[in-house]
Amino acid sequence: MNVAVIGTGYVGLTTAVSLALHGHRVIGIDVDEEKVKQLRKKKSPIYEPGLEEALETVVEQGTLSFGSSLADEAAEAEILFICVGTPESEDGTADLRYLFAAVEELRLLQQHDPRKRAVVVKSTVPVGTGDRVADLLREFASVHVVSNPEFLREGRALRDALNPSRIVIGADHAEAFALMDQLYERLSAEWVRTTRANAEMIKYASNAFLATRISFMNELSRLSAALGTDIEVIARGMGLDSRIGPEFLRAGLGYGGSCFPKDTIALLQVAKEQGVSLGILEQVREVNRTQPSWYVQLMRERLQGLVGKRIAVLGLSFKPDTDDIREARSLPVLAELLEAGALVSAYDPVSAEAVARLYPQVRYAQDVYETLTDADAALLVTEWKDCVELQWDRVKEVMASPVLFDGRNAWPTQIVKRHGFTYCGVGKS
Ligand SMILES: NC(=O)C1=CN([C@@H]2O[C@H](COP(=O)(O)OP(=O)(O)OC[C@H]3O[C@@H](n4cnc5c(N)ncnc54)[C@H](O)[C@@H]3O)[C@@H](O)[C@H]2O)C=CC1
Ligand SMILES: O=C(O)[C@H]1O[C@H](OP(=O)(O)OP(=O)(O)OC[C@H]2O[C@@H](n3ccc(=O)[nH]c3=O)[C@H](O)[C@@H]2O)[C@H](O)[C@@H](O)[C@@H]1O
Repeated sequence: MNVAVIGTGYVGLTTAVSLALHGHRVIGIDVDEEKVKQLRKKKSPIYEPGLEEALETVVEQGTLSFGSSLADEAAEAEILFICVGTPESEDGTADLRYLFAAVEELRLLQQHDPRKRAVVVKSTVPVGTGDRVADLLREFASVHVVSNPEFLREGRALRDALNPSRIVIGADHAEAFALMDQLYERLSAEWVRTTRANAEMIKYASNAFLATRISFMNELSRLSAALGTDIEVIARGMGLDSRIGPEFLRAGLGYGGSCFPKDTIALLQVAKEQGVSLGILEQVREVNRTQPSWYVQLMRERLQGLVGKRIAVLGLSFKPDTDDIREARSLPVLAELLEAGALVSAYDPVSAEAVARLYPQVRYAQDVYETLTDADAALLVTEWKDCVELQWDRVKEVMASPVLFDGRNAWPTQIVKRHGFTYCGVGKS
């Protein structure tokens, strides 16, 4: 099928590459000319293991191309995905200006070149947005509007796009469902065929629930630290219950990224507009907001003050295998440490430059061991492989004092203790 993907960020690019790998002819359209230039040279603007190689393959085989004008370059497309950003606006609601700008371009395209088309909203949008888009395009009887939320995770976005947990399609016409069936015929996953509004709500509810699991465990980790129990063992014991399941029970410094923070606040704002209180979700955000300061306070107590202490921070992106630092927990952690008077060095394999623009006071090192040299304590913020799998003898040798704060409960507790380190995890010691 002929497909256009509007917006080639994380979601748009992986959608485009995965559809091209499945043999569709795809064009990625982006208003960012620089991004388009890079993409045409087969350079991925985002870091993710394996993504650039896949991009190269589909561009070279001619199934994926890029452009900046929908009207001039994507007129052939019968399915047009909207994958533009829907960031948090000042009042917490989802900012839909990019989405409606894209819809306006689609309207103009349809006016100049009327054809049977499906407009598929993949961006995360508040309930009712798909119906608003349908209203805006109502004059074109041959255009279907579909809601098809995306559930991929950064760092493994292409793998998730090729092996989705489920395919959720919201539409109001059999022809629209049939088109999506044809488009995704090579994917094997459970389907949910429903209304646009239900599809939109499934996306927000899923992210809110995952965030809730994390904050629940983080709040419990504070109690676990007070009681001297081990939150990791507790999570394992809980996760073996098939009604609970093992995933998203990892306590740590909280969730970051471009989605949980903005989607939870957007859902709260929607609820507020409806006069409905979502108290649990309010608390989820509050626990996430306070988790870094709770942990830095613990460090302060353990180190008997942070003034003048050399702290080596390992990992800065919001999670491993991505260069994304949006809402990364490293940011409040660095702020708290600097505010407390610590001397901070930091390392991240791909995100140091972006963080350095925000925190120039921090000394950024080229590798983990350089960061750890002369440190009074190390703090793991993001569990990159090269921040977790360390030569412990060497770590002990270079540090001024063998003290480890494991903000992601990812270091091998028994091994580091055997090497003589003082260890403090999140909700475990
Ligand atoms: N990042 C993620 O892991 C996931 C994101 N989502 C949702 O998908 C949507 C997109 O997210 P990201 O890919 O992270 O966003 P992003 O901000 O990385 O990329 C959006 C892209 O759209 C482009 N753009 C904006 N207006 C345009 C227009 N009128 N025409 C063409 N291009 C335009 C921008 O230049 C940018 O390259 C959001 O609603 C997000 O909530 C959903 C699931 C996962
Ligand atoms: O809507 C979105 O954009 C996406 O948001 C998340 O994906 P992502 O933000 O890429 O990353 P996750 O792997 O979910 O991690 C989010 C944050 O939670 C933290 N986390 C995750 C799991 C856990 O057990 N504990 C925990 O603290 C991670 O460190 C990270 O900071 C969801 O997992 C995706 O399904 C969804 O499509």
